[in-house]
Amino acid sequence: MRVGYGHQGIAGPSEESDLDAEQLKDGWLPLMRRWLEDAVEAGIPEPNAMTLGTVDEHGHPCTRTVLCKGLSPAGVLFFTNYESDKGRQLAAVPYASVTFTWVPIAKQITVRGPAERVSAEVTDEYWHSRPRGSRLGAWASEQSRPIRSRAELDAALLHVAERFGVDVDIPVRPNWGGILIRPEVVEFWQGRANRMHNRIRTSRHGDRWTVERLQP
Ligand SMILES: Cc1cc2nc3c(=O)[nH]c(=O)nc-3n(C[C@H](O)[C@H](O)[C@H](O)COP(=O)(O)O)c2cc1C
Ligand code: PXP
Repeated sequence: MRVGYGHQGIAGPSEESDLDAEQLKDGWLPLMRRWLEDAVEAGIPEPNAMTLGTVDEHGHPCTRTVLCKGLSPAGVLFFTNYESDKGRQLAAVPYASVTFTWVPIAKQITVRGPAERVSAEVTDEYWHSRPRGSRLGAWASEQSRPIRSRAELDAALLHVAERFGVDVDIPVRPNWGGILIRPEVVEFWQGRANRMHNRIRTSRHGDRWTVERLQP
């Protein structure tokens, strides 16, 4: 299938300068923050959405979208149910790959590295920033497990809402929390004409980082 990209798409011209290794002189984090801001400014919906790849017990890849909820020198943070498929997979094989895809600004970032659960304090702080409804939803859903009907799911939400009442703080659901991916490899991709895209990859070797350009 051929899709017409129009003049602004992946293959379209851009007034932006070419991505180069120099832009990574201060490491992956400042450039990643800048690109995330570019995505926000461009009005991309859910600019912090990223495709999370994990492997299952057969070594098969599994992907789904999660929201990035923190970027720091330590890594990339998201929150989920630790007993979901992804949670179990990461417990067994604690290594993840995440990709941010920002088609309207012709940019993509992939981060790979070991994944670990964050402290209860970090989870607690984020949990309490979530709307009450989302906190109740996290209690109501046995994420990734089958359920017979939508009606049963709605009943589960009503049940937890009644259980907690209106004035009570909703505590962190057990086995719900943050996962931090500690970057080992970060690749920045910038779309260019004729599929001659710019790709700059930075990789960690102990506490040293190398930067290299990859062919598109
Ligand atoms: C835009 C978007 C953002 C999402 N963010 C999250 C998230 O941050 N955490 C989460 O657990 N699920 C999130 N989901 C739902 C997941 O994609 C997925 O369906 C769910 O986590 C179950 O995945 P699993 O069965 O592979 O564990 C999001 C879905 C979309 C479309
Ligand atoms: N958990 C689930 C099931 C989600 O669908 C999402 C976002 O879609 C999140 C967590 C993370 O976002 P938030 O904490 O803002 O609800």
